[in-house]
Amino acid sequence: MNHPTDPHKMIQASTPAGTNPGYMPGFGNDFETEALPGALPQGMNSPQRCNYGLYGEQLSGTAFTANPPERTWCYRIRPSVKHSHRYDKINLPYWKSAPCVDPDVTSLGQYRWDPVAHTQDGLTWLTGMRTMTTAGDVNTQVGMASHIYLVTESMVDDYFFSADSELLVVPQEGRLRFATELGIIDLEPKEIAILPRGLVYRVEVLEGPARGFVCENYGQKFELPGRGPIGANCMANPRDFKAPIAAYEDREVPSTVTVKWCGQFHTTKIGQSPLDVVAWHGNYAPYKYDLRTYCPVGAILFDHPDPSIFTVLTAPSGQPGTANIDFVLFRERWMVAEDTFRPPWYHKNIMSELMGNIYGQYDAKPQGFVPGGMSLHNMMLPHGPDQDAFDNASNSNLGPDKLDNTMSFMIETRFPQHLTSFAATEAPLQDDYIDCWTSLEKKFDGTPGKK
Ligand SMILES: O=C(O)Cc1cc(O)ccc1O
Ligand SMILES: [Fe+2]
Repeated sequence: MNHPTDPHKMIQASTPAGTNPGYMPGFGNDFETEALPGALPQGMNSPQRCNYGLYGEQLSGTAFTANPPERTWCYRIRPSVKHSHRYDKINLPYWKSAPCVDPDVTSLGQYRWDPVAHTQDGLTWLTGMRTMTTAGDVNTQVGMASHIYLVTESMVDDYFFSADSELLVVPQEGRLRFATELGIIDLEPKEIAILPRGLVYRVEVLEGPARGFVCENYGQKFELPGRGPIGANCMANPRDFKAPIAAYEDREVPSTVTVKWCGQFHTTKIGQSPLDVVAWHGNYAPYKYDLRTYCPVGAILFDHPDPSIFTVLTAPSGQPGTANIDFVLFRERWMVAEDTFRPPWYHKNIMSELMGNIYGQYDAKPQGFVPGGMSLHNMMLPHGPDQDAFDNASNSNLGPDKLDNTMSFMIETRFPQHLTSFAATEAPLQDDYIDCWTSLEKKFDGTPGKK
């Protein structure tokens, strides 16, 4: 069990200027944390009357009988059910959910985008979400969506939760604060955060403008990949995942809660901040992870392994080894393989591959795939190094070589991904992307020998 460093510190969170009480280490631990001394019942979950007059409330992130079950007990100033009970449908036209197949949009192809530019409009976490691709079906809880967020304005007395999905957030620019029911997560580039399904939060801009990527997972939660023969260490280590220490606010001001539910958005009014959880315990919580702590394992003699060795988190689909989503990290590392074509090989993959560049240069695409940019190599569609990368990798002297200043990621899903009309027509799609392979020439001339 994990304890905060100072479990009895009183915390009134959170204002943009407020302090973040910090984090507890561990992946999927059974955490316990309280912002007021004695707020957490000991030895039981449902005392007849809770300390401080708090209400006990359970947030279940898996079915009750799942093995292992994931749930968190919250001790809060008011139960969540105390809201106006009237939900009004609202329109967030750029946030799409699967199935979203536009007959006028083609998704069969190799696509690449420049960074989506910020606009003059003030955009929040909700109005600034731009869906690029969708896969599967939100109603049957399979598949995912990918988004770019462009955020310039904090949510003020406005809160959000997604009943549809957990959100994996990958910042590329700016700093955000996720003030959640279970505590505060501050996030900047080179870090990622996971916001579980059902968790209420508000997103504040600590440093703007903020841009980044979101993978919305409709299916089973992200978990650490099986390490197999790699053993107990390296890749993403459990202690580097951080869950927030309890933080609450007792603020009676007219507020709104927006809910994403089966692909639609609804808003309800409440008279107070819903971030009123004074203490909690359990294993269903948001967390962050510093990508710089990812310890890559790779080829140390020859050949190029499958990119699955770089999996940070995987969301199972129910079919073993075939993920609903794999989150894969290509970061700084040494390349040492002898007599080897070192960049990714040319290939076709049943899984569809969406990539984002956080910073630097990606080895298979030295030009054109820029920080903030994205690419999609859809199900079974061939791709691989561009002409420059091929030439360099085939002719360079193969000493130890550090791939430095580079961080890109891949969202790989077993489902084909469909472009939204925003991705196809409004976002800066590079029309000439496929030309990066046009000049690859025939080298075969029937005579043996390496060419
Ligand atoms: O296509 C890509 O660039 C991603 C990728 C990287 C790699 O090292 C091996 C396979 C693969 O799909
Ligand atoms: Fe690939």
